[in-house]
Amino acid sequence: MATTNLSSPLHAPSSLRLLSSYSPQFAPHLSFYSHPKPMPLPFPSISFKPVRPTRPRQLSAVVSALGKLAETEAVLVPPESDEFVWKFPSVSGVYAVYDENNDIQFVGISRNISASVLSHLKSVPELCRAVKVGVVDEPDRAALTHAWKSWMEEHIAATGKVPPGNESGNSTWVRQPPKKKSDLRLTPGRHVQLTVALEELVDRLVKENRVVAFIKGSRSAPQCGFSQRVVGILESEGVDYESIDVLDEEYNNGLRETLKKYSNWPTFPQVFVNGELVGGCDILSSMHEKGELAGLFKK
Ligand SMILES: N[C@@H](CCC(=O)N[C@@H](CS)C(=O)NCC(=O)O)C(=O)O
Ligand code: FES
Repeated sequence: MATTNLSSPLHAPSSLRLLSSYSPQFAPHLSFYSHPKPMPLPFPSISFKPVRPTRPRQLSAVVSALGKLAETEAVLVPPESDEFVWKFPSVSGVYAVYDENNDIQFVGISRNISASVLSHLKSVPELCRAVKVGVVDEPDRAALTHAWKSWMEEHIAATGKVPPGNESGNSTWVRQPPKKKSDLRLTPGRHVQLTVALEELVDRLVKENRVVAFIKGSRSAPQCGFSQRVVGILESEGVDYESIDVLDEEYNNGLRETLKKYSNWPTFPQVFVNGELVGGCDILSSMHEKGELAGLFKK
């Protein structure tokens, strides 16, 4: 009889090996290989209340405490999202989304399942026909992860497959944070002898880029509250802007003093639009509060 060495992922049964290709966004630290059978759940905070399997039925508040995936009732997702929120309370736990063919597409965890399902409904309505929900009481991260893992294991044990939405690299169901732009640099570095005056480089920079914010620190980690405020305003206005760190002595050496002379403005941050200085923190804040920035950035 063939034996299976469960101590190594390489020798794990194929159904368990499949877990290595799921998208572990919620449980990256967990090893699945030492537990070939669904594990007993050691978390007292997870309550079990198995629900009889039934055919998906029209939505009503069918929210069960976490039980087995197969025994949890599927709830049809109506197109009317308001109705969905109204009937489906905002609960924390694990949820599984099924498509038209009753094939499972994604298993997720959420602290607000109705909000998560609504966002899936918006982004991939064609894949969202029914949802199963298992509530986790006292939903700390470990309990949620454990609930998710138990449904994943059960599904894999039954079908030998990872839900397509949980395969690694599938970004359909999990919103990726937008990538932040990197800061501009005025020069290639201190060691390079410049053949153009720094002032000339500043002039080109603000004329070649529509919106430029000269700040202290980087856009992802401003080093001063004034710069942080301006970055926050630009981000909240959804502006596509360039940033440049006046404290960066390696790539922007001399910029701090040169810019003060160039703009005739003694402090930072400084925001330029179409080559013209608009102002610093106070001016930007006031324009933001009066709703004057949207028009300016559109020009
Ligand atoms: N009222 C100013 C506040 C900014 C400010 O006072 N900046 C100071 C401290 S970060 C500054 O840049 N000083 C000149 C320097 O550090 O070179 C504004 O509206 O931007
Ligand atoms: S660096 Fe101190 S107030 Fe800006």
